Amino acid sequence: MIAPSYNGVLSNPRFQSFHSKFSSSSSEIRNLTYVTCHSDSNKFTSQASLFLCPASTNRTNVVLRGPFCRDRRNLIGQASYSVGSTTLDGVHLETPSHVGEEKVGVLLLNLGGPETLNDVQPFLFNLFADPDIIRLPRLFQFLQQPLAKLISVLRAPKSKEGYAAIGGGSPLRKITDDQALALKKALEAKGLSSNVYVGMRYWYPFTEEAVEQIKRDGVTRLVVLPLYPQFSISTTGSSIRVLQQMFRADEYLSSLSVSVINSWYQREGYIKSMADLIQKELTSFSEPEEAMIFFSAHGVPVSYVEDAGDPYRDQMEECIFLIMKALKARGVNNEHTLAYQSRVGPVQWLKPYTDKVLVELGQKGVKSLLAVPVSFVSEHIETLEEIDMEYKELALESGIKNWARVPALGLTPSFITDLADAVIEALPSATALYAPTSTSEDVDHDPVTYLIKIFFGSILAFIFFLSPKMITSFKNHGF
Ligand SMILES: C=CC1=C(C)c2cc3[nH]c(cc4nc(cc5[nH]c(cc1n2)c(C)c5CCC(=O)O)C(CCC(=O)O)=C4C)c(C)c3C=C
Ligand SMILES: [Fe+2]
Repeated sequence: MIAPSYNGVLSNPRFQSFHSKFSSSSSEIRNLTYVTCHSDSNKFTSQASLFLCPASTNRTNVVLRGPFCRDRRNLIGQASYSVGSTTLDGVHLETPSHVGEEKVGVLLLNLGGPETLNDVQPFLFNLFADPDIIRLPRLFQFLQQPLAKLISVLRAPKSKEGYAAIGGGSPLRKITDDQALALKKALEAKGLSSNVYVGMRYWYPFTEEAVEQIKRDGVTRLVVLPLYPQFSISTTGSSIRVLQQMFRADEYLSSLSVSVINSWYQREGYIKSMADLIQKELTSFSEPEEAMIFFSAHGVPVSYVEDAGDPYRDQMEECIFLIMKALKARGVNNEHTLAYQSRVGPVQWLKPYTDKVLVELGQKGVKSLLAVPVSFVSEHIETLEEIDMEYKELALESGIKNWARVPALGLTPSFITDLADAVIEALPSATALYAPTSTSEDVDHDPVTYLIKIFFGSILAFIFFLSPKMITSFKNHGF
């Protein structure tokens, strides 16, 4: 992997401020407004980053990757919300000066996953074709697609084994749809009618489809809620970049009022829900206080954090600190540790690695271990296969006798209620989403240039990436 340099949105909750590193011109930056939104009810609350629309919006063609047009709906329910000067749970909803009726939309962003084994390779292609996943220097960006093709083909057999082991596909779509429905109901219970949409980054229903539906429905206020508690360039950052591109290119979208919740790991409701699940699962051990709480987070390449300024590791550490603090307040004083899983490719990822730590803990004589997936709120391949099968086997082989795993939050009522609160808190300050013009995904519209680049790119890719070390790495870790 080549070190990324991130041009996108970052937020740092420690300083309660919003940072940006847009590669846009100074005039665009002058038109940009950032606001951080905090609720009074919680010292550490979700952050809503707000983008102000420039007076004139650049019009470019939106390039959609992959087959986006399958007829699979991503809309959960339909409703409209009439805004007067309304107070919901103490939150004041401003009345826009120009409309009597608002249509509120909530867009849930997620990664997506292959629904069948045949979907695995094209899903992997979409993932590796993302410039926020494989970040190439500008000169080499024409290699992105051939490289994605190569890596996805090499990685597919290993991935397919994993998906086959969990029933032949990812459960992510079903779970996310269920979460969307539950969130819609929770919002209704709080007096807010809304449409809740699901937009996946790499598989159906794609974010682009969800946005098209939002347009068709005439949504006037949109809250964007990534289902990743912590912000990473590779997850929330990538999805927001796609949204920025779409919003920049569309007159309707560029004037839509939008709040983006960048991260929400610090919300009281989320922390409490995680602490509840951990406390409950500890009771499955015969000696609960002996069990080590083993937080396993999805990793990212070190270069994201150290070179590109990804706040992911800081947010993860703070998140673990807050969960442990909540547990201690309840008298749960178990030891804990944090490690990073799901390494892909030959570069260094965040350490310590989950597999290495498990072996070390076994050697040190730890006998009971409670695994806690912490970077994701749904069951998926990395909980069901990697943790429940691979890591469990490794732990038992390493001498750990008692193993349990905390389920992902899924539809946990306190969690869904908290997401609803986060949406309501983010709503009043919505304004139009603005995107910079220059992004890493600029494409060639001239087919001849494109074909020449693909041709030479493929040759270069073969030379650079088909060394024996790379091939082994692709097969074991992806790229
Ligand atoms: C916070 C969560 C995630 C981060 C950060 C993340 C970064 C990241 N992932 C890859 C490569 C792969 N991820 C894959 C699946 C996958 N990733 C996440 C979450 C995060 N990824 C989820 C929830 C899933 C599973 C979806 C599902 O189908 O259930 C895969 C495919 C599976 C496999 O082959 O292992 C790959 C590959 C990179 C390179 C990366 C950061 C740069
Ligand atoms: Fe991943």
